[in-house]
Amino acid sequence: MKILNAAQIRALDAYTIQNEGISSFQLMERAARALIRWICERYDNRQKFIVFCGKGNNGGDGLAIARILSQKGYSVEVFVVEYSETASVDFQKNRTLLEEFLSVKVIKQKEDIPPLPTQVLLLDALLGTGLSRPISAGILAEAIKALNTSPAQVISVDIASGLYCDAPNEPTDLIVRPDHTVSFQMPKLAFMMPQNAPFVGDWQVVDIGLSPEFIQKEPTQYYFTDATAAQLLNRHRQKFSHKGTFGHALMLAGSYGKMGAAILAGKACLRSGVGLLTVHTPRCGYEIMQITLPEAMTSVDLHEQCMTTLPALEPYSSLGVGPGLGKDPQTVRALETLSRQSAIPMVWDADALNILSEYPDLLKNLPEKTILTPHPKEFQRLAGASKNDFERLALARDFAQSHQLVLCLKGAHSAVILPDGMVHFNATGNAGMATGGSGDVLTGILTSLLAQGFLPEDAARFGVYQHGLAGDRAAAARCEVSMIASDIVEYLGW
Ligand SMILES: NC(=O)C1=CN([C@@H]2O[C@H](COP(=O)(O)OP(=O)(O)OC[C@H]3O[C@@H](n4cnc5c(N)ncnc54)[C@H](O)[C@@H]3O)[C@@H](O)[C@H]2O)[C@@H](O)CC1
Ligand SMILES: [K+]
Repeated sequence: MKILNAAQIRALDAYTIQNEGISSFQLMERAARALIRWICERYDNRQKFIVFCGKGNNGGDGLAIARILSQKGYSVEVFVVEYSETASVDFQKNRTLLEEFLSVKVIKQKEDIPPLPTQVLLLDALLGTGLSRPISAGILAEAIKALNTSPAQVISVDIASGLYCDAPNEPTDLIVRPDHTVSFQMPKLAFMMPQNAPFVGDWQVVDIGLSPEFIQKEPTQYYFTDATAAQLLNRHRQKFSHKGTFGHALMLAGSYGKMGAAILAGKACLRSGVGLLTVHTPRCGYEIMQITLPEAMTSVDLHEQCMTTLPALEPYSSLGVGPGLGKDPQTVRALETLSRQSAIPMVWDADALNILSEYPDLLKNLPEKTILTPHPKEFQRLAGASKNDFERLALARDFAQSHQLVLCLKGAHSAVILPDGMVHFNATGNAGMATGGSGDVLTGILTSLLAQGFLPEDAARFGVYQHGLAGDRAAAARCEVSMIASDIVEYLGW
C-alpha cells in the first residue's frame, strides 16, 4: 500500500470527485459512512457520543457522522469549536442538514466546553490533514486540552487534531491523544513515527473508494507492507524441489557466553525454509550447537572463545553475521576480510554493526545490497544522531542510498529502506518483541530467505513482515509480557 502526503491526498480527493462525477459532499458522505461502519462494528446504540467539530472538512466529517449516528438511534451531542469565522462549503451543508433535527452547540470560550465523563465516547473532528500551523493557544487549544484530560475514550477522525500528516511536530504543540485513530483510505506517514505514538493510539484504515488509478500512478517514497503486499512476495514450493533448491546458509555467530544468539539465529534460519545451514562458532560453541541444533552443521573456529577466521565461502548461497559475535580485535580482522571478499548476499547485524560503526572503512567495502538490521541505537552509532524521527528517516534514506545498502531499521513499524531510497514500513509486530534475541531471529529469517534466492530487497520486506507476524501469533498464544524470542521462532511459517 502506498503512503501519500497531505498535498497528494488533496489531489487524490479532487481526482476522485472529478473522475467519478460525484460531488465533494458525496465523497464526505462516503467517508462518514465508512467510519460509521467501523463504529457500529464495535459499539451498539446504547453508546453515547460527543462530537467535537472544527470548521473545515474534518469538521464536516464530524457533522455527517453525528447525523448518521443519530439516525441510527445513538445519542449524540455536537459541538462546533469557533476558532474561525469561515467554514468549508461541505461543513456548512452538513451543518444545515444536521440542524434540521439536532441542535449544534458552539464553543467560543473555555466555559462553553461541556463536562466529558468516562462513559461517553469522544469523536475528535477538529482538524484533519488540512493542519497548516501548530496549535499552541486559543479555543482549539482549550478543546484539545479538554479531550486530553477527560477520562473518556477518544476516537480521532482521519488523524489526531494538531498532528501533522507528514512533518514533525514540536514537543510544545498541542495535539489530541486519541485511543484510536480511524483514518481514510491509507495510513499517514505520521503514524509510522515512534515519537507520534501518543498522538495516534491504535489505528485502523477504512476504505472510502478513492481512485485506485490515481494512487497507482502517484509517485511516492513511502509504502506500507501489509498482508496483501507481503503475499505478493511469497514463493510457493515446487513439488520436485530438493534441499539444494533452497540454498545453503552460513551463520557467523556466537562467542563465549553468547551462544544463545547463534542458536536463535540458526533455528530461525532453519524454520524459514533454508535447505542447509552451517553455523560457524568458536570452539566453546561446538557441543552446544550440535546438541541444541541437530539440523545444522557446525564449522569450528580455531579460537576457543571468539571468531577469528572465516571458513571458505564458496559452498554458501548466503551469509548472516553478528548475533552474539563480540568485538574481539581478531573478530574485527575476520570481518574486515569478509567485507572485502564476500560475493554472496549477506546480512550484518548486532556486533557486526557495532564493528562497522567503529571501523567505517569496512562499511565502504560492503557489497551492494548487503542487508543491515540496526535498532535505533545501532543506527545512531552507524550514522549519527538526529533531532526527531522524520530527520532519522531522512538520514537512513541517505545512508542506504550513499552506501547502496538495504537497511532494516527495527522498531514498531520497522522501516525497510532500499538502495534507491524507497521506504517500506512494516504492518506486523508488537511490543512483546522488544525482548533479547528477537533481532537474532530476524537475522536468521533474512539469511534463510537470501539463501533461497530472494532478492535482498524482497527478503528484507518479506522477512521483516513474517518476523512481526510470528511475533503477533506468539503474543496471541501467550501475551506480550511473557513471550520470548524462542516463541517467535516457534510461530514462524507461511
Ligand atoms: N477533500 C475531501 O474531499 C475529503 C476530505 N475529508 C476530510 O477533510 C479533511 C481535510 O479537510 P480540510 O482540508 O478542510 O482541512 P481541516 O479540516 O483539517 O482544517 C480546516 C482548516 O482549518 C485551518 N487550519 C489549519 N490549521 C489550523 C490551526 N492550527 N489553527 C486554526 N486553523 C487552522 C485551515 O485553513 C484548514 O483548511 C481530512 O482530514 C478528512 O477528514 C474527507 O471528508 C474525505 C473527503
Ligand atoms: K481529527
